[in-house]
Amino acid sequence: MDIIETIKEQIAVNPVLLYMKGSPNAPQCGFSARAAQIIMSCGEKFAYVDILQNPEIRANLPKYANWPTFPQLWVGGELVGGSDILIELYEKGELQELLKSAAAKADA
Ligand SMILES: N[C@@H](CCC(=O)N[C@@H](CS)C(=O)NCC(=O)O)C(=O)O
Repeated sequence: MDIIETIKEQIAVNPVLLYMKGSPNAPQCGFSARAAQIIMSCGEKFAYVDILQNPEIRANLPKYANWPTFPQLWVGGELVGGSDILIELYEKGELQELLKSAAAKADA
């Protein structure tokens, strides 16, 4: 499958999806570590893709997303942002709400 099609499918199939370096329990970059930590602290299920294991995704997702770096959090098919943005949203209580409503939609 074409890599852009793979990315589109991952984003469509997973209501909450984090593209990161490493895994939530073994992150390989400080930005990814912070993003995964903050999402885990919201207590909802999420999927992740380790871009270090997927060099084609690493090379192509930034263009597709129009977002140059990792981590990238996608919710409901839309890009939310990287770790700076997640921290901001979390501090305002908005990330918790976003993830809660994504989980509720996924269960409906
Ligand atoms: N402001 C961004 C910074 C993230 C960042 O600088 N990521 C770098 C280092 S992990 C990156 O993705 N570089 C491109 C690459 O490694 O492919 C955030 O908060 O997420």
